Amino acid sequence: MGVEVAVEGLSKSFGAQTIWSDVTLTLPRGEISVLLGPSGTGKSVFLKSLVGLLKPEQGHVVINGVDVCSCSEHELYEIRKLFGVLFQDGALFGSMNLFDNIAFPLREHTRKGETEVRNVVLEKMEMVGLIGSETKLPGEISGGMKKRAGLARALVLDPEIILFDEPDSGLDPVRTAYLNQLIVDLNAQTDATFLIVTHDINTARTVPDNIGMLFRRNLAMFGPREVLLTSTEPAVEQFLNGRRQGPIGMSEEKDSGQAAAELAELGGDNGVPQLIPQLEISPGVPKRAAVQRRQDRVMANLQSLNPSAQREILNSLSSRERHRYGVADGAPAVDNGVPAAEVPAAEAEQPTEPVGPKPTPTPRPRTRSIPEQQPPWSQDSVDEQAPAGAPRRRWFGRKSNRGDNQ
Ligand SMILES: Nc1ncnc2c1ncn2[C@@H]1O[C@H](COP(=O)(O)OP(=O)(O)OP(=O)(O)O)[C@@H](O)[C@H]1O
Repeated sequence: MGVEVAVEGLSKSFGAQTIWSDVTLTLPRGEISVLLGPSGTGKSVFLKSLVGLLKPEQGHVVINGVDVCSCSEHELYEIRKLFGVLFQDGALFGSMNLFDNIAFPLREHTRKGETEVRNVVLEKMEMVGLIGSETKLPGEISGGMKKRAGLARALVLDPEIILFDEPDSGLDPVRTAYLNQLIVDLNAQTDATFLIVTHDINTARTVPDNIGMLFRRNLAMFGPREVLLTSTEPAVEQFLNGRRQGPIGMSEEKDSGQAAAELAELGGDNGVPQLIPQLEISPGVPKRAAVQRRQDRVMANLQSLNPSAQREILNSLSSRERHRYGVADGAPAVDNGVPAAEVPAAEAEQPTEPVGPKPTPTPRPRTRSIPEQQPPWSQDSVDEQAPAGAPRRRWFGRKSNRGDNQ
């Protein structure tokens, strides 16, 4: 069972160089989140800050009630046990075979005997499809196999949070597709909280439940995948389209005049690509428990999202789901052929958490509480389950309100 990671007002600098400031977001437990951003925007620094390898100057990273930024060494040691990390190159020891590489954390950090170590290692090797390669050395295997070996090693201590630093770097598109499927399947099997740093647009479009983007030393956005994937924010659009025109330059941000001129050249056709469905789990893999939790959360906070995201979310609901959330028939929806009225009560899925008490009204274009042009991060969304007087929890990150966002 994964745990939530709550990041609040986090700022990190190296000397005079501000990497990012005032980053606020929540990685919901058991969900898959992706962090995007141009090179050098501090994605790896962010991952290292979550595990306490780097110390931000301001802010908090709260996991199981412990603030990683200010806790004692002992508490940090305990918190780190919750993490599994897949480094870019797998970070395997070149002189050890795969079995010993994967067994390493068990031998270092547990008192398990060799029989138990063997059982755990083989179980994880099977999960990532490496059975039969136990005696191979890292130098004898492909990049994709190295990633999978690194992933097996990240899994051996049954982490509740798994961080992936560019899992797709150096892989061809087919291997990347296999790895992405493996990530989704592993999430279903472990229900751990996943955070993936990637530059791969296809990964960002198909794998996560939530997406965030670092830009200009801030968290530009963080929220359900539908929010970023329908965003018309120039930097987000440019990044997700992988094109030159826009505010992101070769090695630094362009000035606003140049970016505007380039966007004008596109003639207004900024081409927000169609939102494609998220990857399904492989046949035989247990359902992802996070899917229902996420849907409950997103539906409870629907009105805080931008209209395009709301439309996409409502469109993706099956008849049964519309019935579950009390979405009016007039709202757009994809019909799965089962009219809501015919769904027997006993068949309807039980919520994993209580669903918000108020039914979600059908959004009507241009009469919603959020004006079309108002970005979603300007709305502090509230956890529906929070009792009155409890601290407000920001499920969706927001852009810093400070300065000129440079
Ligand atoms: N330990 C450090 N000391 C000083 N500067 C650092 C340190 N670690 C990272 N940086 C700087 O922080 C900035 C962000 O680096 P980081 O590797 O996090 O970027 P990134 O977004 O992950 O980039 P990429 O996508 O290219 O991997 C860079 O300018 C880097 O030089």
